[in-house]
Formats: sequence, structure tokens, C-alpha cells
Amino acid sequence: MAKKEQDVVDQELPPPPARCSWQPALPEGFRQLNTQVAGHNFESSNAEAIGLLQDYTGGCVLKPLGKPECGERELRFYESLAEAGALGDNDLALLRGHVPRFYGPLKLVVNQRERTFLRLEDLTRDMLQPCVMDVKVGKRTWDPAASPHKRQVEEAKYVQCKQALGLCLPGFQVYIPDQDTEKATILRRGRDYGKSLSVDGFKETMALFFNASTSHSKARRAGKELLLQEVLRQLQDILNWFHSQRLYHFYASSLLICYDYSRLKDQPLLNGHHPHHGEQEDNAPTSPSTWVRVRMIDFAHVYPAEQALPDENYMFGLRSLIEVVQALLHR
Ligand SMILES: Nc1ncnc2c1ncn2[C@@H]1O[C@H](COP(=O)(O)OP(=O)(O)OP(=O)(O)O)[C@@H](O)[C@H]1O
Ligand SMILES: O=P(O)(O)O[C@@H]1[C@H](O)[C@H](O)[C@@H](OP(=O)(O)O)[C@H](OP(=O)(O)O)[C@H]1O
Repeated sequence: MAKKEQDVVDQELPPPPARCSWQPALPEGFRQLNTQVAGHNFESSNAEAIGLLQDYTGGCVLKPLGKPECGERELRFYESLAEAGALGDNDLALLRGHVPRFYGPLKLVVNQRERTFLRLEDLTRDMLQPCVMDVKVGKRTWDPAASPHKRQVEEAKYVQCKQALGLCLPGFQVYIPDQDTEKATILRRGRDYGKSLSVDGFKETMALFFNASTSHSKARRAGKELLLQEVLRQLQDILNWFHSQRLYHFYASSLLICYDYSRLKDQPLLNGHHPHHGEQEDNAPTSPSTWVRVRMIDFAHVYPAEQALPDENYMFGLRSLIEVVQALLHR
């Protein structure tokens, strides 16, 4: 992150890496991903447990392969997307636009052990004040090979939101303005917070994440509207892909929603018209797709679609998310 002007109000999530009293042994040129909000992470008492890394210069993140079968499945998924793109396969080629770019596997020694990482596009790159939310999609978060125990464990977590909305919230960070000073403060929440949420709590948390409270100035409301419309556009694009695809079923997969808080302030309304992704306009740098990114991540439990059926489990969650975000536009 280039600059930060915040007091840090951390809760539940581990503090930003620079403040840790211990440091994992990382290869030169890499550091812990300081915008990681969920997922497997480094543990001071377990050298085997590792989280995502960030390449100082390359604008990419490095995700360690998870448990043998999960890690290999995710690597195969990204590789098949890369191959399909080259062959011009339609549904797979389109899916590439909804996931981080993949730059191949990389072996690195971390905590004295060689591990394989996936090199992925950093979805928070160029963001000065990155707001990041990981939303796990689907009522069912266990895959067809899950043991009865794993299935039971998954069913017992995030119960309220998962059953009603088909969504779970394992973590997020957001910059919010201090009421009096307008100075930005960062707020971070992890899985324990997500597991405690009711449906209303989930909706309020989404309002908090999108800085969508009603008390903002006119200029801030314009920024909020632009943000929500862009998020909805990108979510709808993903849903459109799911309507046609019969290739995969995605279990325990997430949507990563990222935006740059520093771009939210003072966004002008261009005569009611917001530039869209891909539009060739002189003012292209202000296109919200440059500071708002919604992508699918975490493919450790992706399986071929059973009987070539649509992925109703994922689509149920995604439709709920679209409804929740739409409701924020009308607050
Ligand atoms: N391409 C990316 N760009 C930026 N941040 C990312 C990217 N991929 C993952 N992250 C960060 O890392 C976190 C964990 O990612 P991911 O869900 O892939 O890990 P995981 O260990 O497989 O998770 P889980 O415990 O749910 O299986 C995300 O919540 C996000 O903060
Ligand atoms: O939401 P939580 O409570 O963080 O639960 C974790 C989450 O379900 C992960 O998807 C899962 O990793 P896998 O996708 O690899 O199964 C992990 O299993 P693990 O603890 O066995 O790694 C769980 O602990």
C-alpha cells in the first residue's frame, strides 16, 4: 500500500504484518499480503501454516497450494482456464474475465520448506486505501467428496446467513471516515464476526463496507452510487456467465470485492452518466472499473457440473448478494 493516513482499529483479524512480534522466514522480494482478509494464514506456533504473499514489484499475490487434493485442484483449474483461453473455448474464455489473471505456479522456500504458490493478479493493485471483502457463495459449502464429518462441520458454520442468503462473510476490511474529522480509519473483521451475523446484521455490514450510510454529503453520495452501480454491473456479468455455463459447480468459492476508498470521495456525476468498463472515452481513467474489482476466487473445491446442470447453489447466493447491494442503492 502506498500511503495510509489511518488510526488502525483492528479486531479479530491478525494485525497488519509489520506489527507482528514474530516474522515468518520469507524469500527476498516477498512479504505477507497485508490486505488478506480471510483464508488460511501464517500462525506463530505452526511453521507449516502459511498465508498469501505479495511480490514487492510485480503487482501479483502468491497463494500457497492448500491441502494436497485442494491445492492441486485449484492449480488444475487455473491451468485449464489458461489452456482454454488459448484454444478459444467460449465459456471458459469468458470465465477468465471474472477471475484473477494467472501467471503460473512458482516454488518458493518459506519457513525453510519449499512450497508451490499460484501467482495471481493482485486485485488490490494501485489502490491507495483498499477496501476488501471476501464473500463465500452458496448454501452448500462442502464438495461431493466431503466426508460426513467435513459436511457436518460446514453445515454448522455461518448458519443464519448461509441458509437464508446462501452467503457467508469470512472477513473484510474497510476504510471509513471519522464522523468529526473525516480522517479515514480502517476497520477489519474476521470469521468470528461473520459467523455471528444474522441476516439483518449481514445487510448492515454490507452497508458499512460500501460506506453506504445515508448521512453523507452530496459528493460522497455520488461516489457511493458509482461504487454500487459498478459492483452490481460486475456481479451481474458473473451471474450472466453462470446462466449459460454447464461446466463447473463451485463449492466454498468466494467473491472478492475490492474498491479504493480514496476514489470514493468527491466523485462527480457526469450528467447522470457513468462511464462503463471498456468504453473508449477521454476520461477513461475515471472509469469505476479502474478502482472497483469484483472477481471470483478460491477454486479448491471446483468440480465438473453434475449431469451438466447449472450451478443453482452458487446462483442462489449470487442473486441474494445482488439483491442486498441493490437495496443499498435505494437507501
Ligand atoms: N488475487 C487476489 N488478489 C488480492 N487478494 C487476494 C487474491 N486472492 C486472495 N486474496 C486474499 O486472500 C484471502 C484468502 O484467499 P483464498 O480464499 O483464495 O484462500 P484460502 O486459504 O483458500 O481460503 P479458505 O480458507 O476459504 O479455503 C482473500 O480473502 C483475500 O483477502
Ligand atoms: O470458515 P472457516 O471457519 O475459516 O473454515 C474454513 C473454511 O471452511 C475453509 O474453506 C476450509 O478450507 P478448505 O477449503 O481447504 O477445506 C477450512 O478447512 P481446514 O481447517 O480443514 O483447512 C475451514 O477451517
